[in-house]
Amino acid sequence: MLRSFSAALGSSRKILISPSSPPFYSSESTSHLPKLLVVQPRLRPEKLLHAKLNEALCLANSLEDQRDGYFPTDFFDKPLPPHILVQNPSLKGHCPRADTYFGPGTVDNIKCHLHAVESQDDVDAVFVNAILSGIQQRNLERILDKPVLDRVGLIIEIFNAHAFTKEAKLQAELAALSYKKTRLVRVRGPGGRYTFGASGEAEVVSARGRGSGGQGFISGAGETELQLQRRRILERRSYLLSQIEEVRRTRALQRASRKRRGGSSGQGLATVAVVGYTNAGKSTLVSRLSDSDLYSDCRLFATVDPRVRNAVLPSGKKVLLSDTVGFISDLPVQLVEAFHATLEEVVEADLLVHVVDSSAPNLDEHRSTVLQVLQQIGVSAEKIQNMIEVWNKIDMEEECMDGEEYFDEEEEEEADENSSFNGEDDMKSDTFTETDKDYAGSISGAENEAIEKIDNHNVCDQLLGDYEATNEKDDYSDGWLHENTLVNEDDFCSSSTVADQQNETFKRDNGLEKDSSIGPSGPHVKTSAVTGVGLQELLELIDKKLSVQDKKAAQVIERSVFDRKWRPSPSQESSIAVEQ
Ligand SMILES: Nc1nc2c(ncn2[C@@H]2O[C@H](COP(=O)(O)OP(=O)(O)OP(=O)(O)O)[C@@H](O)[C@H]2O)c(=O)[nH]1
Ligand SMILES: [Mg+2]
Repeated sequence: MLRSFSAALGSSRKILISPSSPPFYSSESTSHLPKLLVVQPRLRPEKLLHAKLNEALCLANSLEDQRDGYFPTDFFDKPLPPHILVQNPSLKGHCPRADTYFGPGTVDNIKCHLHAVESQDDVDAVFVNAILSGIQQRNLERILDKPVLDRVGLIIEIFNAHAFTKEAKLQAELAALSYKKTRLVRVRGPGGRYTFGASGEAEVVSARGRGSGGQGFISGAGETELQLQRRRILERRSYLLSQIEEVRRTRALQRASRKRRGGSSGQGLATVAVVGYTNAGKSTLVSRLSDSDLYSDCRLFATVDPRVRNAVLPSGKKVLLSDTVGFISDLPVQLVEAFHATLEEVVEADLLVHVVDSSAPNLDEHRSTVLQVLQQIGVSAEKIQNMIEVWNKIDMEEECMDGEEYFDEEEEEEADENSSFNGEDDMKSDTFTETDKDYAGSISGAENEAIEKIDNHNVCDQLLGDYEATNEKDDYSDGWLHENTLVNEDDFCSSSTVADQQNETFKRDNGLEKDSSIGPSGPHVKTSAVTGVGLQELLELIDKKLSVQDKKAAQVIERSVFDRKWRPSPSQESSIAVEQ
């Protein structure tokens, strides 16, 4: 069942977190696919903005429930989701507002755009392609009167929707739970009371007493709603963890048995894990190499349930190819932790093949994201060094290079200088910072201020016109937007995004700064999983790498036997000394 995040946990199947938040989409209750309004903060250069917007649109259209491991609709049949480019609040010297992330002017723009889009069709939720705090998300939900998903939330939702096996479902739910745990925020309700939920449901006190250690309500003052929700999350979490531990054990046994099940020479089967950014073509490549039929799709995170397939190398040696979940920039930490059991396949593999989509405009970012995640999950530097880098979709590369328009550096600098940011009203009112308890007050203040400031009808009419015009131009052709579909405004923003900053902070905190010495600098082989170009070359390379590894392993064993010098036992030693 596909469900909104708050709703996922609020449904009867799951623990109760926010009972008042209705699901914005549920395949059980409605036949229509979720419609999201995509809010993309501006980025520089334009090429990066273009790539990020494309990814955001693909993410929004990827949120669909699978049925028996397949998706009932064709990805390319889906209309382009409505979208709006907005000012990026993480300008140099500024930081996003603690209460609403965006300034009041931008929030109003989003609200008007939402109304304009809704005049044509219903919108189920707003997707902000940035990382929001719980308070920012909740406040935006209240202002926009719609569920709001941030990047992390949507990715976790997609994992939940696409999970098919019990293992993937457990892990996806655990990730959702960890994410939700950090979102349990209290906001001041209309009557000034601290409450939960978008609609400000009243705080309740459960019968379970705090002071009584869970013995009933005789001695305790009872549990606040926050404590109640936390307890429920923790209970469910420990259940999921115990189930996942079972999965890990089973996986470890399966791996061991695969290793034992030798080829004709009696050695175990080597495992080659195919890793890469989501949509790079991993499943298509594994299918072609193993002559099997794994599900592949333009939808992001089409593979959430890993699969292993047999392939025969040119030397006649059999190997196991492991198709895994794809990575993405700002991959939620919760997902990495929850999918530990699945990702262990990558850590334990004998060889890694890194598939890169050579047609992606931000290929370097994709590469470094994958390298970071590999380090994060504990793949050894030696294994990363030995990894084969495959540039896939080579058939599309030429096409992309023809249409590519590089942003002139001089032009870019000029734009930077001129980017004095036309949203001054935003920044003026952004100067105050507040503590959590004052957020609700600031929201209503900002709202009132905005209502006085702008004539909503005029802006809405204008936006409606813009939206219709933009929609006519939009075209999904090959999954990437055409350059001219971007709504061009003059207010260019800083090149550093919050996501980038958070990524940097995360890397710094976890000692994951990019190490240029790690990983190859270019492709080892270029392939097209669709036309079959380069596949034989790839198989030969895998063969060569594995046989070199085998030789090295044999040498290590030999040397360790040879190095084991004879030493006299203590009794012999003493007798030798006596003889001397
Ligand atoms: N033109 C072209 N398309 C390709 C190639 N390889 C894969 N594709 C297409 O790219 C899309 C994504 O392919 P997948 O194999 O599902 O990609 P993936 O890396 O497994 O994606 P996730 O499972 O979502 O991480 C599909 O529509 C494929 O048909 C290629 O070499 N050339
Ligand atoms: Mg796949």
